[in-house]
Amino acid sequence: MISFEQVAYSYGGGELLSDITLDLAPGSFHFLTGPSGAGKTTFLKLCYAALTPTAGQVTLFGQPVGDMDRDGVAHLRRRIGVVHQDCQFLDHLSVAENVALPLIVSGQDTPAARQDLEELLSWVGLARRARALPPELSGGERQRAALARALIVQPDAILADEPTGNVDWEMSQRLMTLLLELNRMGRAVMIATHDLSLIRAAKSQVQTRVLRIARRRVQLAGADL
Ligand SMILES: Nc1ncnc2c1ncn2[C@@H]1O[C@H](COP(=O)(O)OP(=O)(O)OP(=O)(O)O)[C@@H](O)[C@H]1O
Repeated sequence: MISFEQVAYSYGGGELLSDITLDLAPGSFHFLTGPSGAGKTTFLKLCYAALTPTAGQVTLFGQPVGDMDRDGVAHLRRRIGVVHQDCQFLDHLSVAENVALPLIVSGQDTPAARQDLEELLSWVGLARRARALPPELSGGERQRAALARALIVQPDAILADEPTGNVDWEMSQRLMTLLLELNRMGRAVMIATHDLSLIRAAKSQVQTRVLRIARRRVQLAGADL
């Protein structure tokens, strides 16, 4: 579904990521870990074609990103939901309007999709906060709204960048429960996190691969986690 072949990336200085070859299968569950600044966010951006590799090839859903024009890339990116680290919202729009934005942008704003929006807000526990403005939300509510916004276009894969970064343990478990449930429904999930306790807790519930960025490479972490 997302394949890397000898991928490297540099922001202009030395190489940040080198020689990455891996395959993220449909329905798989991955964690991505590594020290701050190792390149986790950069790796995720390569996964959803927000960045183009400086060497090698990324293939999304069987199509090499390098061979596609901007429209083609934009079309494929809709199949990947992203929960960004800073989960930015438009503060003058309500939670429901923010979550619905990807529908409007992608021309999928139909009555059926609006019905899905209500169900989705209930599923993430935000039905009662639908009319709130983003600045009124708690950290955990923001993260769940960001997850709902990533899911509204029904992507095949979810990439979440430190989704539990600003929330307490109970809320991080609640978010993990949602991500595990998504995975059980068939979505591929990848979570970038520093939080090894989160990974250990999830490992008892799902078959997961843990990727670790070390010395510019993305490697499969051992059983020591
Ligand atoms: N747009 C950019 N231009 C230049 N350098 C960048 C850019 N974005 C990130 N970097 C640098 O690339 C390195 C990796 O950043 P990245 O955000 O991918 O790491 P990370 O592992 O996600 O870090 P953290 O865990 O702190 O979020 C850092 O040194 C960062 O300063």
